[in-house]
Amino acid sequence: MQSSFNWEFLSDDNGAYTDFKEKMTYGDYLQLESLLNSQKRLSDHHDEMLFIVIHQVSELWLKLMIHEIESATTAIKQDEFQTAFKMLARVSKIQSQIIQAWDVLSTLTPSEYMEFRGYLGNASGFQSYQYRLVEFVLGYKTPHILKIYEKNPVLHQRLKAAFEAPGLYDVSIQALAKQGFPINQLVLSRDFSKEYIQDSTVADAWLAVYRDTESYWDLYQLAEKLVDIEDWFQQWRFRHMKTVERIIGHKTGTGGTSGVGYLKKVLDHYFFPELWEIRTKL
Ligand code: HEM
Ligand SMILES: N[C@@H](CC(=O)c1ccccc1NC=O)C(=O)O
Repeated sequence: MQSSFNWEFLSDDNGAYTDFKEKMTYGDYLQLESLLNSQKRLSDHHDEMLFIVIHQVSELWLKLMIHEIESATTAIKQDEFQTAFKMLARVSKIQSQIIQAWDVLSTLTPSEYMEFRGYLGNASGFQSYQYRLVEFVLGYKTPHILKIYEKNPVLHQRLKAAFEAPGLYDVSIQALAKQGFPINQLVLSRDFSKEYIQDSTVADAWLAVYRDTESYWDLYQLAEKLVDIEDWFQQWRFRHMKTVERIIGHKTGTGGTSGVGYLKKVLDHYFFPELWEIRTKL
C-alpha cells in the first residue's frame, strides 16, 4: 500500500527524527505513487506501455547524466580531475544502459507501432528537453533548439543557462591552457553560446598530450573519457536511427523532419572534433 508522506516533516527539527524514521517507507522515499502512476496510455494498445516505459526510463537516465556531467565540469574547472573521472566513467556506463534499451524497443513491429502512432500527434523525441540539455552541457550549442522552448519559461530559462555556460569540452580546453599549452585566445574567450569551431591550437595540444602521456597523465585520461562519451553517444544515435528505420521505414517524423534521413545527418556531428582528428596523426 502506498501512503502519502508529508515531506515538510523533514524540515521539522524539533526532535522528530525517530518518528520520521518509523514513518518512512520504500514507496515514500522513491515517490513511487507519482512515478508509477505516470504511465498513461492514450490508446488501449498493449504495446503502448512499452513505448512509454522506454522513454521514461531514458529520461531518468538522462537526468542522472546531466547531474554527473555538470558536476564533472565544475570539478575540471577546479582541477579536481580524479573526481571528474569518476563521474564521467559513470556517464559512459549510463549511456551503455540507454543503448541496451533499443534491444527491448526493437521487439515492437511496424504494424504494432502504427496501431497507436496516431495518438502521439506531433509529439516527438525531438522535443526532449533533457536530451538537449545533455547536448548543451557537453558543448553542442544549436540556437534553433533553444527557440522550441520559448513558450515554456521554466524550461527555457534552465536550457538558456546551460546554453550560455561553458560546456564540458570548453573547460577541458581551458585545462589544456592551464597546463601551459598555447591555446588560441579566441577559443578561450569565445562566446560559449555559439557553436564550437574546430581549432588547430587545440588539436596540437591534444596531440602533444597523446605523444607524452606520462607528462600529461590527467589530460590524457580526460581526453579518453571524452572520447568514451562521444563514442557511446554516437552508438546511441546509430541505434536510434536503425531502430526507427526498422519500425517506420522512411516515413516522415511526427516532429516534422524527414525521419531516418534527418537522423542519419545528425550522425555527422562531432562533440570533440580535435580528439578524433588527431588519431590519424598518432
Ligand atoms: C518507435 C520508436 C521511435 C521512433 C519511430 C522514433 C522516431 C524519431 C524520429 C523520426 C525523429 C526525428 C524527429 C521527428 O521528425 O520526429 C526522432 C528524434 C528523436 N528521438 Fe526518437 N523515435 C523513437 C524512439 C525514441 C526513444 C526511445 C527515444 C529516447 C528518449 C527517442 C529520442 C529521440 C530524440 C532525443 C530525438 C531528437 C534527435 C536529434 O535531433 O538529434 N526516440 N525520433
Ligand atoms: N517521432 C516518432 C514519434 C516518437 O517516437 C515519439 C513520440 C512521442 C514521444 C516520444 C517519441 N519518441 C521519439 O522520438 C515518429 O515519427 O513516429
